[in-house]
Amino acid sequence: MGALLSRFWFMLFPAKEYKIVVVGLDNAGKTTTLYKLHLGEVVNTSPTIGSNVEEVVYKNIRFEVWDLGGQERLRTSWATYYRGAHAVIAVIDSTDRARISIIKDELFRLLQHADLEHTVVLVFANKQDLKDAMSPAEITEALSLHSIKNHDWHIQACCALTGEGLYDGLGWIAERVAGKPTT
Ligand SMILES: Nc1nc2c(ncn2[C@@H]2O[C@H](COP(=O)(O)OP(=O)(O)OP(=O)(O)O)[C@@H](O)[C@H]2O)c(=O)[nH]1
Repeated sequence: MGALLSRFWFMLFPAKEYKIVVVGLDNAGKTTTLYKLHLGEVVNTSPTIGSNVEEVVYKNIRFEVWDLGGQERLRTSWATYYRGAHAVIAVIDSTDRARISIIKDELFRLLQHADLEHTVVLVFANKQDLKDAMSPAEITEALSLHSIKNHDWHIQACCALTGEGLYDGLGWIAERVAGKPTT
């Protein structure tokens, strides 16, 4: 399609995009997850300063996926990305038992944010390839997911390195946001 025609087409039929914000502690695997979904490849990552954003298309649905830096000093700025979000993905390093209570606190704090009132929440229990990984059931318990009252939530085991589980999780989101107004 020529550039002019393509611009005209998108003016007539703007692409629907659903916004996802990806949160989690540093080293959880957020950037690896984003690029595995976006490119189908594992990229060499370095700690995210600020954010990365990419488009992910799945089952004809376009997602604008924001990967937010997880270091402690960066978490205070997560809220600046929430507006217009349809879904939150919390990526958990399933081997990081020592810090599970920290991400639990962050998760419950963000669920109270007014901009996330109508979002669904997907928890990726990442790094399931590692033998000391907590199971999704253990993570559900450690994060008290059953006490989430006002958000539809789901936990999905995954391995961002191989991609296993990532599209199952995205499919869960797709089923819940499809048909909702985009921004
Ligand atoms: N074994 C294993 N390693 C993983 C997996 N996913 C990510 N990693 C590794 O975990 C490390 C951190 O991954 P990142 O994607 O950079 O983590 P992040 O959550 O974006 O970290 P910040 O940018 O600091 O917030 C990298 O060495 C990844 O290769 C996984 O499923 N299994």
